Amino acid sequence: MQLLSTVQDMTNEKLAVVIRGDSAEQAEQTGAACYAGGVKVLEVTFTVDGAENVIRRLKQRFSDAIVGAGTVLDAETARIAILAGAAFIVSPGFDKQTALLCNRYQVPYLPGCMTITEMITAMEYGAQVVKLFPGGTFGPPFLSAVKGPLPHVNIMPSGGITVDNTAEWLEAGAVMVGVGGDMTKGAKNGDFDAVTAEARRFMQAAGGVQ
Ligand SMILES: O=C(O)C(=O)C[C@H](O)[C@H](O)COP(=O)(O)O
Repeated sequence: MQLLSTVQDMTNEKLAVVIRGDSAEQAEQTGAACYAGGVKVLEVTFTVDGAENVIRRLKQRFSDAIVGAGTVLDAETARIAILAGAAFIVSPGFDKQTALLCNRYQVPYLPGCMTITEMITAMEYGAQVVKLFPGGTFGPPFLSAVKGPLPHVNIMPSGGITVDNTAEWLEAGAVMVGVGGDMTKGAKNGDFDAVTAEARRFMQAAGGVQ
């Protein structure tokens, strides 16, 4: 039940951080700073050169973290991520070949979806959680409205999530949120303590919602 238990562990955490960075080293430091602030779900994006090594390193350093891959555009990249130990795969759009590959290895695939049809197709291809991307463009009322006809769809909004709207998204029915820049912006100036402080604020915002 590896796939289902990973999904359960992720949604229990309510929040994933989306890690970008100018280098593998910066991405690793960003992930470590978020972990220090209480974030357990770490999504290392494949816009980072050497992302697979960052996944390996973060897994070695933080054995109770759930480390996965983001910005995975194709099955080839998904396989590289899975071989590096990625616990989950996230993409900005929905790709059928990636879905099939992830199912083959029983690794959860969270594809980006913007329409009801994409969400239904993603579910038909086995997605337990779909990513509403870019979430901020749609907003929490869109998510609530989708859950009218599709009460069984599990949605993780990502893109434009802030510490101030995190609780609102969860109250609207999001199973978890994906957070990038608003948590990690300090990393650009090397201020990883600021990243840890933001991570703490986010986890408080997410933890306040049952
Ligand atoms: O490419 C993927 O797989 C992603 O997960 C994209 C992320 O959702 C955003 O990059 C996060 O966006 P911000 O929180 O606005 O910085």
